Amino acid sequence: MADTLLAERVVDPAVARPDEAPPAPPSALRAALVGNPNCGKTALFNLLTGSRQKVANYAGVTVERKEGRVVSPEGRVIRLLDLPGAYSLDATSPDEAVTRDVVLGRHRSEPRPELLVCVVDATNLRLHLRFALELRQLGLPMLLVLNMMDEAERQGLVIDMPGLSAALTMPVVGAVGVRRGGADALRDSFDRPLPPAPLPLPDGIDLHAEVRRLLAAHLRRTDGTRQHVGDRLDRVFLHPVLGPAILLAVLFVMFQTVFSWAQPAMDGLQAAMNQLGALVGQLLPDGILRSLIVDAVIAGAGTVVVYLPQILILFLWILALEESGYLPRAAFLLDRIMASCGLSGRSFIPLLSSFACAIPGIMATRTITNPRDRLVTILIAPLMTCSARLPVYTLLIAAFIPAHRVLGIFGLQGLVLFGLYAFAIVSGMVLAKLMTRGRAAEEHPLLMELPSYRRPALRNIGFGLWQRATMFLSRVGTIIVTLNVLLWALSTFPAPPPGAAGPAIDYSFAGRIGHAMMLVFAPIGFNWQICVSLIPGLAAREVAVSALATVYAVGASEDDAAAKLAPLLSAQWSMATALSLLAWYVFAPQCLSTLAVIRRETGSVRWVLVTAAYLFGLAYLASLATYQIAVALGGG
Ligand SMILES: Nc1nc2c(ncn2[C@@H]2O[C@H](COP(=O)(O)OP(=O)(O)OP(=O)(O)O)[C@@H](O)[C@H]2O)c(=O)[nH]1
Ligand SMILES: [Mg+2]
Repeated sequence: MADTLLAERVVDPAVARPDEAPPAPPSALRAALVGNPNCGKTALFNLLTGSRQKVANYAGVTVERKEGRVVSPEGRVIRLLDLPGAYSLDATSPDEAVTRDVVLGRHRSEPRPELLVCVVDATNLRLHLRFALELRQLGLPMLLVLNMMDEAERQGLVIDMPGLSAALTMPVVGAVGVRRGGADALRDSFDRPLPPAPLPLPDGIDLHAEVRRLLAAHLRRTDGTRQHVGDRLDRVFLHPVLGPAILLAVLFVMFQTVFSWAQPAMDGLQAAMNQLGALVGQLLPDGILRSLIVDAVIAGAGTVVVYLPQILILFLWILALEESGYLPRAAFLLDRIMASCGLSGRSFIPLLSSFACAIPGIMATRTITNPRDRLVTILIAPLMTCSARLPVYTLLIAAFIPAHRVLGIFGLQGLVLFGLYAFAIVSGMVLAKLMTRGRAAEEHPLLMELPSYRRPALRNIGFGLWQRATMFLSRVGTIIVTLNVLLWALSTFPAPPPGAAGPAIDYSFAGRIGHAMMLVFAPIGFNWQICVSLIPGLAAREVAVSALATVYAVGASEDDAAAKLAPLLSAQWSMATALSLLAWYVFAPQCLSTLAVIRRETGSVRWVLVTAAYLFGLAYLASLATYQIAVALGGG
C-alpha cells in the first residue's frame, strides 16, 4: 500500500498541480468522457474543468482515468472523468482496459458513470461512430459530442445534427476542443435533465453498416480545403528514403539548437546568479551562515537553474512534434528498425516520451498490447536520455569539449551531445534485441492511426513550456536545495581537529564517505568529489551538478568558486575522468522516481532490482572501458 501511495505521487510530474480544484461532492452527477483515441477528450476535459492534462496529436496520450469537477452555468456540479481512448470495449491493452472496466461498471474503485459523454472526431465519423454505437448498446444515458467542428467546417463537412440526434435517440452537441468557449454547448447541456438511455439497436446488427447508413443520411460534403495537404505531406515524410533522412535531420537540428539558441539566455542567467552570490557574500559576515547560503543554496540552485533555457528548447521541439502529428509517422518509419530489435513501432512513442522524462514514458507503455513488449520497453525506457541528464551533459561538454565548428556549420559541442543521445538509443536497441532474442512477439503488421497534420497551437505550446518551467524551478527550489543543504552539512561537519593539516572538507563526513567510495570508483577515474555527488544524485540526476558545485565551493578558499564550476572542473579533472562520468550518466539509473514507477507498472519489486542491477552494471562497465581507453590514448 505504501508503495502504491508513493508511486501515485510520482506518477506524472508533468501534470501535478498543487492548485487543483476541490473534488466534486459525492452526490454530484458522475459523467465520463469516452471515445476513440485522439478525438479530443482531454482537450474538452481541460476546457470544462480548468485542468491541464496532457493533450497531444497521437493516439494513446491519456493512459489512466483522471477526475475533474465541472460547474454548469446554473451551478450544477458534475464529477467528470477523462478516460483513455479506446477503439471498442474489447480491450487489448492496459489503458483500454481501464475504459472498458469503468464503462461496464467493473472497475475496482470507480463506480459506473451515470452519463456517458461520447466524443467523436467530426472529421472521422466513419471510424468513430462505430464505438459510439457500441456504447449505445450499454443502456446508459448518453450524449454525443461532435468535436473538431472547426476542422470539419474547413473540410466542407456539413453534419445534420438534429437528424443524427433523432436517429441515435440521444442529444448531439458540437465542440471545438482547442478554442476558448469551444465546450460551452456541452457545458450548457449539463443543465438539462439527464437524457433517457438511448434505444438499443437490434442484437447482432452490423455496426459498420449502421454507420454507413447514418452517414449517408446525415453527412454532406461540400467543397472543402486542405483535404489533400496531409496526403502530400505523407508522400514526403513517409518516403522510404526521404522520410528517414528528414527524421534524422530533425533530431540533429534539435540538438544543435539546444546548445546554440540557449547560450545567450544561459550566459545571462549565469551572470545574474554570480552577482547574487557575490552580493549575498558581501552582505553576510564570514562564517557558517554565509557558507550555508552561498555554498549550498545559491551555488547549488544557481548551477542548475542556468539549464532552464536548454530544457525549454528541448521541450519546445518535443511539444511541437507532439502537436504536429509527426510522431506516429516517425513510429511508422522506425517500425522496421524496431522489429529488428524484436519490438514493434508501438514502443516508439513511450520511448520517445522518455526523452522528456522516463516516468510518463513508462506510463505510456500501457498502450502496448503485448505484455512482453511492454516489459522490455519499460526496462529500456530509463536508457532514453531524459531531460534531467541535460545539465550533467552540458556542464561536462562545456568544460571539456571546445566550441569548435565542424565543416563550418555544426557546433562540435552539439555534435557530442547528439552522439551521447545516439549512443544511448543504440545501447537501448541492442539491449532490447538481447532481451527479446531479436524475435518479434507478434506477426501482425503495425496498426497505428496516422492523425491529421496540425499546426501546433501556440496556446498549447505556451502552456506546455510554462508547465515545464514551473516544474523544473519547483524541483530546484525543493528537492535540489534540500539535498544540497544536507550535503553542505555533511561537507562542513565535523570540523577538522585543531592543528589539522590539509583541507577541512577532508575531515568531514562527506569527505570520508567520498574517500571510502574511491575503493570502488577509482578504477573508472572518479575522484572523491564525484563519488560524493553521486549519492544525492541518486534521488534525481541533475542534483549531481549542484552537489559538485557545493562540494567544490565548501572545499574552495574563494567564495565564487562554484560560479565558475565548468572552468574549475576542466582545470582539475582529466579528459578521461570527464568522459567516464558522461558514460556513467548514459546508463546509471540515478532516479528513484523512475524505479518507483517501474515497481508500480510491473507490479513487482523483482523488475526494479533487475533494472537497477543491469543499469548500474552497464554504467560501471561503460565508464571503466571509457576511462581506460581514454587514459591509454593519453587523456589521463
Ligand atoms: N483542430 C482541432 N484540434 C483539436 C480539437 N480538439 C482537440 N484537438 C487536438 O487533437 C489532438 C488530440 O487531443 P487530445 O485531447 O489529446 O485527444 P484524446 O481524445 O484525449 O486522446 P487520447 O488521450 O489519446 O485518447 C490534440 O493535438 C488537440 O490539440 C478541436 O476541436 N479542433
Ligand atoms: Mg486524452
